[in-house]
Amino acid sequence: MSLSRLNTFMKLAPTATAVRATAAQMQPQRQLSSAQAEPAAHGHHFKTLVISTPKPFVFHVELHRPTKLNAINKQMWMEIKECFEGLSTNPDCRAIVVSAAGKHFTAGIDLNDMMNLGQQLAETDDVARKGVIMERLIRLYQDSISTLERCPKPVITAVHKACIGAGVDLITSADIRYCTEDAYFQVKEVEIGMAADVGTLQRLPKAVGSQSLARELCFTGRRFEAAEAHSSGLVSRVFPDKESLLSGALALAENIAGKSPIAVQTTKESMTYSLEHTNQQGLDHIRTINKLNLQSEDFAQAVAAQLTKDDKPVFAKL
Ligand SMILES: CC/C=C\C=C\CC(=O)SCCNC(=O)CCNC(=O)[C@H](O)C(C)(C)COP(=O)(O)OP(=O)(O)OC[C@H]1O[C@@H](n2cnc3c(N)ncnc32)[C@H](O)[C@@H]1OP(=O)(O)O
Repeated sequence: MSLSRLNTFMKLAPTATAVRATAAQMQPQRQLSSAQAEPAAHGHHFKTLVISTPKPFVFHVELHRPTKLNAINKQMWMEIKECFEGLSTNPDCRAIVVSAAGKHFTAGIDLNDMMNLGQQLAETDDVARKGVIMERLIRLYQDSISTLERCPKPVITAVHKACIGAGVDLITSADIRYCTEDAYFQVKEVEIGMAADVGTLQRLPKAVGSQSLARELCFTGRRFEAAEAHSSGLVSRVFPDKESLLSGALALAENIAGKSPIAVQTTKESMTYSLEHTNQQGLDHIRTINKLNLQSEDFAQAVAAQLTKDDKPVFAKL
């Protein structure tokens, strides 16, 4: 792809255009030189994700292996990481919706990949070398899931039907979870003989606000339905069907994308930091950031907009 075509793509970004995006397409326009754009011509396309920009400053990331129920194979683990790292610094992105194509949100980790891993491990007899292979793999998968939490932009997950195993890891790393009435969730790791190791055990108890419920779900691997997910706080809204779910998630993303990106991204940073720290540490953290941020153009502009009842202030890209 030439630089001019790439620029055209970037200009289209805040409009309703749906494309399979390359990693290079997701870089900020102002950071692209022709040398950097070059990989876009020859670089790979995501094979397991479809990226679109349905609203201004809103990116939609769709898990896309529908014939395998969006089971997360090695390629998808890597592409999730690459995608969210790209969106983290993309100034045209202020909020992200994650949904999935086909019958279910995701059937969890790709079990065929797991079988192949067994074969790969069997190639060496040395336990330390087997351990290194596993260490690298688990770290990659943990990093992939954690890119949603680390991404400064709010991430909204929109779940329909099954959200199993690694799917629960993924959604609990997001900021906001919506689902359909027919959605169900399952921390199924225990059923396949393992302790969940890429985030659910750390994040689910905080998401549902109950160690008792989280432990029950993780020890038993039982299904829990949308109604229970809602009453426990795992999801904050339930929609009748996938269409209304997606439109609700996109409307929320659009609302967030209209606010000051400095305010929104600092809010995410502070709330995520405060999950792991005392109230006083959280207050110290936000004071340090806001002594700069309260001098920003966004603050002056937003305060002026409140005074003049202008409900659509336009904020510079971040
Ligand atoms: C380092 C480790 C990091 C993370 C670990 C995470 C652990 C987990 O994720 S544990 C959870 C593992 N997942 C499962 O156990 C779910 C297995 N699938 C199912 O139980 C069912 O498919 C279903 C989700 C209940 C849906 O059933 P149904 O609607 O009847 O569809 P199927 O006919 O079963 O499936 C269609 C098609 O998809 C393939 N498939 C389904 N799940 C997986 C999977 N997890 N991995 C790979 N492939 C999967 C299934 O084989 C079918 O493929 P065909 O080619 O059409 O046969």
